[in-house]
Amino acid sequence: MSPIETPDSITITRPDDWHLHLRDGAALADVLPHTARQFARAIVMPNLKPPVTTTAAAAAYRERILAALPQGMSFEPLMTLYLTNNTDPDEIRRAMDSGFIHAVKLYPAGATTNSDAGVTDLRNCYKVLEVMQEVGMPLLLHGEVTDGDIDLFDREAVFIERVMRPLRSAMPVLKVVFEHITTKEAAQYVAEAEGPIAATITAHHLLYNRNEIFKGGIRPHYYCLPVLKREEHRLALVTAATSGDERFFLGTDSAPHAVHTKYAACGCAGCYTALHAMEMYTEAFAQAGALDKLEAFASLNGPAFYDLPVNEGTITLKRESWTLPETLPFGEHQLVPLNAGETINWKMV
Ligand SMILES: NC(=O)N[C@@H](CC(=O)O)C(=O)O
Ligand SMILES: [Zn+2]
Ligand SMILES: [Zn+2]
Repeated sequence: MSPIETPDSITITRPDDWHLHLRDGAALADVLPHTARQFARAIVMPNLKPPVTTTAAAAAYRERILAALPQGMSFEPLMTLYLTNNTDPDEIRRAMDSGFIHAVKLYPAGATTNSDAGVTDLRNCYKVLEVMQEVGMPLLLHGEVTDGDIDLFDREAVFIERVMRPLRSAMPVLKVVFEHITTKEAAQYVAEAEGPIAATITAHHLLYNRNEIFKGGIRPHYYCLPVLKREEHRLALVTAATSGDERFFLGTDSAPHAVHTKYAACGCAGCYTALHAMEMYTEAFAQAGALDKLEAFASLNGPAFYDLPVNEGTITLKRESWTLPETLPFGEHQLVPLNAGETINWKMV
């Protein structure tokens, strides 16, 4: 068999990141330019400490993001609210009326970074979800159960049965995004389910399987949640992302953590990919011989789901080797990007 031929350059409509962690304060100012260079807009996750639970808090966070944007860069933060057991249904109406809040995020309590304020039982939130369904506010789900008796690698598949199916049969018109899917079960569920549903897929879950975490020793920069899975799951994600199915779109889940919190006895979950996300996605699509499907995944399917216009302008990626920095500034600390010190094959120009 001859190797798959791919062009040396690709130009697509300016993309968006439909799942991003920007953090706050000085750290925000350090990471934001990386995303703004690659993406026109991003769905900004609300898992700050304390979480962004009100329209007023989201408005203030949005102002801090815009104030941190370097002169001459254009970027639109698409804000989200963090759903809690106590979210007031009226808050959803306020959020919808704001025009700058585009979704509400559900973190099962204890599932991931800063999810302590998350929902303990979705039945606590049915009034809120009914209002979301009525006004057309999307619900974004970190789709893992947190029960200690469920194997870490099975938490997403079990979530589909225990949470996703009951939720969607109770709220069939609610717009749902199954965030950062990592399994063939999730890809299949999203491809086949009825009603308004979509999924984001990260670049690292398209490129790597769980072996990457343990190559030659424990490699904390490859530890994220949901954790990387077996090769068969990675292949199912690549098939979904490159299928042209509108339900699958780009969400980096770029999640910066200061290096000392990664190199720790109980290290934080999250991969930092904002610096080179489009290069990573391009590599994954090129490996699959599907560069012609990259634009739909990165630039068209997300806006269609969120009822937003497609961006103007284009970006170009060239086949050109460059080496990622070992560290990046991160407020008072340092940050290690995924693939630090490694050479990658594509470069955004
Ligand atoms: N993905 C991660 O591993 N971490 C995210 C949280 C999340 O998206 O679950 C973070 O905020 O650090
Ligand atoms: Zn998550
Ligand atoms: Zn995330």
